[in-house]
This record gives sequence, C-alpha cells and structure tokens, in this order.
Amino acid sequence: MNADIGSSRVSGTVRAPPSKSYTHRAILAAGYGDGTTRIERPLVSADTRATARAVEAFGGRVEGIADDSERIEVEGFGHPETPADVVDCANSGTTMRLVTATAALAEGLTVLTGDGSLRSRPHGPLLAAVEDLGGRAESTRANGQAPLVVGGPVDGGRVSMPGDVSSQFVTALLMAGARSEAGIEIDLETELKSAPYVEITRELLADFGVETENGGKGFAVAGGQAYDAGGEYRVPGDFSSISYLLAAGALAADDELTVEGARPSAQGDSAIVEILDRMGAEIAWERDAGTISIARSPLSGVEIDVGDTPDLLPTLAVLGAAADGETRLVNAEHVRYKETDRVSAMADELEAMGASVTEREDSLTIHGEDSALQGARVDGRGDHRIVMALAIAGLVADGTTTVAGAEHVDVSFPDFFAMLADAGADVSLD
Ligand SMILES: O=C(O)C1=C[C@@H](OP(=O)(O)O)[C@@H](O)[C@H](O)C1
Ligand SMILES: C=C(OP(=O)(O)O)C(=O)O
Repeated sequence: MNADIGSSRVSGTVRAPPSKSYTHRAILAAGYGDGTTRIERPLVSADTRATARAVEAFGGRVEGIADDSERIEVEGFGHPETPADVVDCANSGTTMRLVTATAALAEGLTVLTGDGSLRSRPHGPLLAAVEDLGGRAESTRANGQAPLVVGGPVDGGRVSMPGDVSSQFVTALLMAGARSEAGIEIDLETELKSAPYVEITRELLADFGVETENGGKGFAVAGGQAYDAGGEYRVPGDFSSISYLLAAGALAADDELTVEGARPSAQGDSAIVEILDRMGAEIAWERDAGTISIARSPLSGVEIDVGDTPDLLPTLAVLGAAADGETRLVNAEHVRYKETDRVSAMADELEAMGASVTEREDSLTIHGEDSALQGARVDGRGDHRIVMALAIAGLVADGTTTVAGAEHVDVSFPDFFAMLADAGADVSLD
C-alpha cells in the first residue's frame, strides 16, 4: 500500500497509542504467572500479537486481542510447555529475543522463525548465553540468525555477553531468570546500548512482584520468583510513537498540536521532548496530566547521542532535514540492526527527497542548510519507523510524497495514518 502525503498542516488533540515495549513485556510477564492478568489499554499490533501467539504456544491463553481491545486477559502458562508447532515471531525482534529465553526453560525444543527482516537480525550473543547456561540454542544456518532451535531446561547461572548488539538479550534473560531455579547473573563485556529498555523491563517486573538488580556492569535476577501483578496491569503511552506526532507538530502545526497519553515512565524515548526543546521548539509537557503541547517552530540543528534511544533516529533525521544548520546523530551503529539498516535507509530516502546527508558507520549527519525537502516516491523499506518518519517529512516537502509500504505501520502504530488525517494532514492511502 502507498501513502500519498501532501504538504499540509495539523492541529488539535491526538492520543498516543499504548507502548509496544510495555505491552510485549506485560503479555509475557502475565504468561510467566500462574493466574489471570487483565492488561488495560494494551497496544494491539502485529508485533504484540506475535508475543501473544508465543504465550499461547507455551500453554497460556490470551483473550480479547482484537484491533479495538481496550483490555486483554492473559492466563499464564507458569512453566512453559514445549510448543506443538513452530512459533512465528513475524517482524518482531522483541518477541524473538524474549521468547528465546522462555524456550530455554522448557524441556523440549522450540523452533522460532519470522519474516525475512527478522531472519536477518542478530541473535548470536543470546544463543551463546543460553548454551553457556546449559541449554541448547542454535541458528539453523549457523549464522546467529533465525530460524532458531532452542531448548532446556536451563536452571540458571552466570553468563557474560556483549552489551552493544541488543538490550533485548538482557531483558530476555531477566524475565526468564526469575522463573529459573537458581536465577541468572549477566555480566556485560561492553557498554550497554539501548539501556533504558532494560529499565522498562525492571520497572514492569517490579509491578509483577519480580525483583532484579542493576550492578553497574551487569544485571541479576534471583530464581524461583512468582509473577503476579495483582490481577491487573495498565500500559502507558508509547514515546517512540509520540515522537512522530511531536515532529508533525514542530514542523506542521497550524497553531498547536496536543498529544495526550504521555505520562512519565522508564521510556528513554521520552528524551524526544528535551531534544525538541534543545532544537528550539516551543514545547510544554504537563507530566501529571500526561499532555504535551507543541507549536510549529523554527528548529536549529544539534548533536544527539542515540545510544539510549535508537528508535528515535528516523524521527530525528527528519527533524534535522527541516532544521537550520547541522544535526549530528551519533553513537548509532546499533540502529543498523533493526527491521532494516535505519541509518542507511534514512540517509538514502532523505537524499531522494532533496536532503544533504553524510553517513558514517556509527553516525548520520543531516545538513539542514543544504536540504530543501521535495515530494518524491520513497521506500518505507518494510519498516514501520521508516514509513512514519518519511510520512512526517512529506508534511513539509514541496509537492506530494509517496511512501511505499504504508501498511507496515501495523507493527507499532496501526492508527498512524488515520490519526494524521484526523489532525488535518493531507493523506491518502491506495
Ligand atoms: O526491548 C524493547 O522493547 C526494545 C529495545 C530496543 O532494541 P535493542 O535493545 O535491540 O536496541 C528497541 O530498538 C526496540 O524497538 C524495542
Ligand atoms: C526495533 C524495533 O522493534 P523490534 O526489535 O521488536 O523488532 C522497533 O520497534 O523499532
């Protein structure tokens, strides 16, 4: 499906979709429990449906996961049973990583696969950790990529792994480690990238009564812990998704755009508020009310370290292309290991729209002063974040921008185009 976006303005109030990261974790944490947990305001999207499928494959039940669900109910599997079939993680890295560690607790073997994008992403350090803990974890092609074959049962122990490939490996081991006999200690050999995502995990686990430790150079979780959220868990709004809405406001608000559902949480991507402020946007965050208001503002280029916030890179690249001066996105190498290589994808697609960029292995610089965005046909690369970022660029490009692969927003923000259109943007899908 293509999205055609004309140069246009947005205004009014929009509501942030629920957090993908918290929803994945809540569904799986409820799965590790023994009773029933009601998850209020979950994100229902292609990725979170993949985690729900996995929980069912391990013997849990997920009820009411329809597109308009205000709540879903998860009956836990407690101890995972061996799935009766291959588990399809679709496009979701979070599902594949988190569920690999679940599979390591089961007696038999679990086969995990996904779409072409997911089957090209790295899982090697997590597979090595499961093997070090006494489990079995193999990539069928021996290249660290899915399909994966994983089995246990692992009782726990101590492992060492790099921190610069994916924080999801740490999340996976912490979540499963609580249900192992002896617990898991994780030593990190290199600096942890995407660190706030482990804090999201720790915050959610605490809400499910599971204790974890952050020892500075590593993490630990005691074994034999019970997952219990007291029957109910409420998902906060998603700051990665909010970044597109705020970017739309900063670049194209008629008067002002207000985003609701933006309460503080452990999400590193809430840094988008401070970054926009630093770029010169007129922005105000009422934390208690969970609302952010932003006015259309002239922006200046800044340097941003995306080590903690990889998912913001596509949004920030677009803001940089519309800003005055140079925007340097640094510490970005891990952003290449996502649904697509997002550093290279944003460099190429923004260039196709008339931006001037310099791509390096671990950085992307956008020369705003030499960039005049023009409508063009661009490729969303089958990646929800590239599609959404390019659509926002389309709001301020001269003429019409056609983004191919618009349907991929289904991964994290199914209502994205409807919400933009409701806010007044000139959007059509065909
Ligand atoms: O744990 C999570 O929910 C996520 C962690 C991050 O991945 P990495 O830790 O692989 O960088 C992030 O990019 C992804 O969108 C969601
Ligand atoms: C990288 C992402 O998710 P995942 O790793 O779950 O595929 C994302 O949502 O940008």
